Amino acid sequence: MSVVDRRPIRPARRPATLGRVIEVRELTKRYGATKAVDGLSFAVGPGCVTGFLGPNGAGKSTTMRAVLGLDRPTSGEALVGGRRYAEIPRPMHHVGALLDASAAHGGRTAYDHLRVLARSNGIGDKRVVAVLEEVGLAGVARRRVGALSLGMRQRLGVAAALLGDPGVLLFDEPVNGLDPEGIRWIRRLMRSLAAEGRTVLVSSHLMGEMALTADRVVVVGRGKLILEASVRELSDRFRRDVLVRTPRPAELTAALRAAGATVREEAGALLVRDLDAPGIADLAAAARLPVHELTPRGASLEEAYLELTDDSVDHRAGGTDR
Ligand SMILES: Nc1ncnc2c1ncn2[C@@H]1O[C@H](COP(=O)(O)OP(=O)(O)OP(=O)(O)O)[C@@H](O)[C@H]1O
Repeated sequence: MSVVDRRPIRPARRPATLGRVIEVRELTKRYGATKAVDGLSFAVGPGCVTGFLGPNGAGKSTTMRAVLGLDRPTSGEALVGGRRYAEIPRPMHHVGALLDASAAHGGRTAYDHLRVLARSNGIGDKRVVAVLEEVGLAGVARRRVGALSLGMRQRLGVAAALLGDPGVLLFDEPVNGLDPEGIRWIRRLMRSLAAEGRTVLVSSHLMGEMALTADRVVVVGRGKLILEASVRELSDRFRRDVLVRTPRPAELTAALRAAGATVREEAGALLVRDLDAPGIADLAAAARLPVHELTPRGASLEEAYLELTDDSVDHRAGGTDR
């Protein structure tokens, strides 16, 4: 028996996580004749890693720069916790970002670089020491930024992003230039930041990288949204066909076709589309036809991504590295 809940409906309370949501609304950014971002809308929530995927030139960096108030939208808006970046007091406490690792002043030491950033946001030196420790740079804190390897500079960029202990983190192609150990480190870091309930948006042009790191993906091409989905949904959506093995292929083929399925024979198996595995099993059972194998086959995530973005690859931008 179902019990009707007659308690009065309370007005929805503002969820505590709202301050951590990134919202991009109808964002358009033009550079002269180029529309880098074209009416893009999506939202990114806390507690998971969201991959921001698209071929080179798709508008990912421009979107992230708009979220960070570094690029002024031509129209639309990009908000964090309902506010534009410029409206957030002491923004490093709310939003941290790793954009271009080469942006740090080469003549300063790693420690001084972070201290200057920290002071601008009222953050003390203790925190500088703590983040240097956290990213594994404590041993080179007194080295000039210019003398650091690319991987170390990337870690320094992450340290800067973490300085204010922000709830929202944006990483633009963070694995670029990292060695395998560095890549594993940054993947683990992003996952643990998300597990702490933070909002993590990370851009990449590699689906394979995102499959290992992200829970959700926002896929863009030519400045427009192509798809917003969980990684799971993405692989489900690209389920291709069902592989069926039977000792009586001709009869099963006829029965499947009569039920509206598309059937192709390949290497002694039937490849069936337009009917799912339970449907095929039921149909074979009803026709008393034995089935020895029934395997739903999906496209790999990489294939799914390439299919999704195929029309969006900007060959002029050299975005053909696949
Ligand atoms: N400052 C700028 N001036 C002129 N054009 C720009 C500028 N910034 C970006 N663009 C153009 O806007 C488009 C989107 O670039 P953006 O860097 O945002 O893409 P992306 O998805 O981050 O690609 P990538 O992975 O190559 O960085 C590209 O065609 C790029 O050439």
